[in-house]
Amino acid sequence: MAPVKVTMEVGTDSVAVITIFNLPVNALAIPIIAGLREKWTEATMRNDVKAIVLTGNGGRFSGGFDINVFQKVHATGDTSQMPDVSVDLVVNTMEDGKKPAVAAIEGLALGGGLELALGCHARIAAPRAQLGLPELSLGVMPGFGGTQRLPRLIGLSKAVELMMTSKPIMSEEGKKLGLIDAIVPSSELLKVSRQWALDIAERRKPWMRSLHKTDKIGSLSEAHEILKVAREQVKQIAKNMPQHLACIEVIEEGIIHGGYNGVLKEAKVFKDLVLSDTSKGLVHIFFSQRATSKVPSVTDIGLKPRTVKKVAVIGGGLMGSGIATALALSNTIVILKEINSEFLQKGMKAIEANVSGLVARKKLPQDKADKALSMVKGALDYSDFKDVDMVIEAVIENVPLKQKIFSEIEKVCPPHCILATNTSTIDLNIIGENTTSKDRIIGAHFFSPAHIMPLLEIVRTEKTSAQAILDLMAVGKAIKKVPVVVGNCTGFAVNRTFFPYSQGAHILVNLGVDVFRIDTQIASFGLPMGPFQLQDLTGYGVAVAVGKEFRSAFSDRTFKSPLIDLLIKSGRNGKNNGKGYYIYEKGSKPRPDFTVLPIIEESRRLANIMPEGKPISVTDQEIVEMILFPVVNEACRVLDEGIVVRASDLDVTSVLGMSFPSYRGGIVFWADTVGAGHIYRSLKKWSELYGNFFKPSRFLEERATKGIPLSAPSSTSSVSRSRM
Ligand SMILES: C[C@H](O)CC(=O)SCCNC(=O)CCNC(=O)[C@H](O)C(C)(C)COP(=O)(O)OP(=O)(O)OC[C@H]1O[C@@H](n2cnc3c(N)ncnc32)[C@H](O)[C@@H]1OP(=O)(O)O
Repeated sequence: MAPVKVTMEVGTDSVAVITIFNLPVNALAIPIIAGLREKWTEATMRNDVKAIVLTGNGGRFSGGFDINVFQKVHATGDTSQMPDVSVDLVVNTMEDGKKPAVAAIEGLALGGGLELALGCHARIAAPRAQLGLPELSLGVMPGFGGTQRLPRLIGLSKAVELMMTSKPIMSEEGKKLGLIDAIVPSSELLKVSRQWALDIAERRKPWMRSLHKTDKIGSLSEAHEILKVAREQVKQIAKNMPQHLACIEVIEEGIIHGGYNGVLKEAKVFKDLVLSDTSKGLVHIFFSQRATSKVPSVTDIGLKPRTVKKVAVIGGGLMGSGIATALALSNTIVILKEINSEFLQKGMKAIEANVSGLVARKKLPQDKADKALSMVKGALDYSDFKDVDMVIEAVIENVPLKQKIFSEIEKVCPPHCILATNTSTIDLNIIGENTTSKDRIIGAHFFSPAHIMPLLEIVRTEKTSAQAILDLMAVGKAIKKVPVVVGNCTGFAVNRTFFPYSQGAHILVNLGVDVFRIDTQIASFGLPMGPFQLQDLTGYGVAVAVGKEFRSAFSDRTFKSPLIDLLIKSGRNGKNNGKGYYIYEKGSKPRPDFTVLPIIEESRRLANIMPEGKPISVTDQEIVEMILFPVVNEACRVLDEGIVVRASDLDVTSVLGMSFPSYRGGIVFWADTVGAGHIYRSLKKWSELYGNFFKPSRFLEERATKGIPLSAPSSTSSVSRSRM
């Protein structure tokens, strides 16, 4: 294991270089903080030290406070495990210490890492170093004085923006803003920083303590105005989360009562936030997302991912063009194949539109957009397939068509080529039935729009080789997705777990609950929109096709709502034609369309599931639970069948694929906070009242009865029961 330590070397120039060693990101673990305090004190006391340079080992300054400590605090509820860094180390020892200090920043300085740098008297950075305070994304806020020093260095407005969005900036922008004093090549970083530190010691450069600065803060009334606007924005971007408003309050404290008082308040509120449910959920998601890159018998058997330079995408529709865009943006050569020139042109145009959309939203510079477009070549036959490393089939969900394509590509592609399908529901064994290359067949399930949505569900069968899985994981990471490896079943992990979401909503409507009330409750729980608005967005065709698949695979627990057919018959097609449950008009938010109510009445009459023909009465909380507990129930079956490697993989897929609120930690984590017992008892009651759709699964029943969390690993080996 790489050493975790802080070293100090004093040069002949009388500069002490203090270096953090804690690979891979030099996180500020408890021993590192103790080491920093010790070395700093030693440097301060030594007569042969005139100045200090703080840096990180291995090309990265520091990724911030050790997030593992938050996890320990969450498990124990004991915040005393967190040392007093803010006042004791950053204010007293570093900033107000007797020797000037310069931070030499390479790679990244995030969170507590950047805050240490802010406590130094100058900051020198290498080009393209990432600087940021992302603490709010972990449910906490900067806790080593960042809420006070950043506004004093770069101005309140920009500092608030950086903290509220948790987004990093590059050192070049940091220089313009006043956060960085100079940018120098990596090879010069230490040399320049040492000299800078000496220059401060010898008063050739200013000895600047950022907590004492006032020139960038502006007047009190300006500050109030900026913070008022921020509070308004936060209501939109951070629903149900406490940390954003708490952070603004702490910033305000410093503006009104001075930086030091701000630091004191920050330390106190920080400890409250660490214990919040929001922080527990977000920290869980942070580690769960990283855990997805560890797949037993794939990533731990010494295999290396092979280079994938050229990929063919078959089908230029919505999914195919999105996938091609994602690949091209990461400099992969893409062959887009269609069956005729009209479809091919449409596909190429869609890629152009995807790329120019990113340019218009300032997410991509024009030169990178041009480069991406130059990576894509259209094709009407297989002649360009002879040297591709991977094919991703993205045609319509039609079994004979997919089977035909797989037989053909097996013949025309080189033997190492991975044969992937973007199917969202069809069993991979059926797709590859007529091939002899079953070890190369794999699912690459993207989510629409594929060039934007972050999740890549990688589906393996029992025959898929570890090498093919590893290669696709590497491709996924290269195109900036989070790849999650799952097993083969109808709907795979994501769509399967969430099919009861819209089913539950339809049952509720047919039981007499108002459609708009359902959407409002689900949106206030934290999903971006309710199930009916989502159905309007994805189109009713998708709902019909997907519903059919699930009804045939899970006939014991599916419900055929008459509503969608009635909507289609009445000429509604959701957002597509501007008419669904909501009215869609350019430039305005969707408005409930009350003319849909008679259609819903008709659906209720046909479904005939209301007890004694009367609408049921439910609380707002019951609405949320009657929709989400069946999702938890299906997640239990997915866990029981070993479709995912670990329960937290479902947390990640629910957040990234289904927009389940990350601050609730994902579907299984949330279920455990609610309690398996309550979920089981509720489902049991509803199944007796409203039928099998709600019937608790064996796994849920067992966990609830024995009091075991749903996320706890199974005692029986999941691999033996796995369908992977
Ligand atoms: C008091 C203070 O104000 C509070 C704080 O500082 S809170 C912490 C603030 N810092 C952050 O939020 C940064 C979190 N880290 C990241 O965003 C990213 O890891 C990164 C941009 C630093 C690096 O990304 P990348 O190169 O893709 O590597 P990534 O896979 O994410 O991380 C590598 C390993 O470092 C770990 N790691 C990263 N940052 C960490 C941190 N701050 N603490 C502990 N571990 C950390 C990851 O868990 C991962 O471990 P693993 O290999 O065992 O899974």
